[in-house]
Amino acid sequence: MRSDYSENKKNRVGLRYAINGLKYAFKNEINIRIHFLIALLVLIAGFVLTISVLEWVLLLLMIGFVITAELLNTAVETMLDYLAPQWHPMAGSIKDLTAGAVLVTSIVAFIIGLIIFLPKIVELVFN
Ligand SMILES: Nc1ncnc2c1ncn2[C@@H]1O[C@H](COP(=O)(O)OP(=O)(O)OP(=O)(O)O)[C@@H](O)[C@H]1O
Repeated sequence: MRSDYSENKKNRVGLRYAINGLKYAFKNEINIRIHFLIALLVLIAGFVLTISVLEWVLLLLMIGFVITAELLNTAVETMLDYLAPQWHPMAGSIKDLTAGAVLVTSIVAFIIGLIIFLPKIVELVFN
């Protein structure tokens, strides 16, 4: 006998649920909106400053890493708020750990951005 859940699972379109997840994060998490805005600005800078194919690959990888880390951070925060809403040092540490993952990827992305864009900006300004 099939349950309602398995029937629903059989008929579902996975992509739609993934997009719902993105919409949820976008609506509820300001950091995700900030990351998307920075990604957009970086992409525009990439076009304006005509970066190389390798530089595009690095930029896109880092944008993907940062946004994925932020989505996972949001998922962990949402899960803890639902399953363990009470204040507990362990819950705090778990949230701090995933926030740390976002910080590490963001710092690496920032450094890579500097390595790619700084020489081009310096050249543009001083030539
Ligand atoms: N249930 C809890 N128990 C203990 N500490 C908590 C708890 N919830 C949050 N904290 C502490 O507060 C911090 C912020 O948690 P919150 O859920 O408000 O995330 P946030 O401000 O949305 O974080 P982010 O900026 O990463 O999205 C956590 O990193 C943690 O240190």
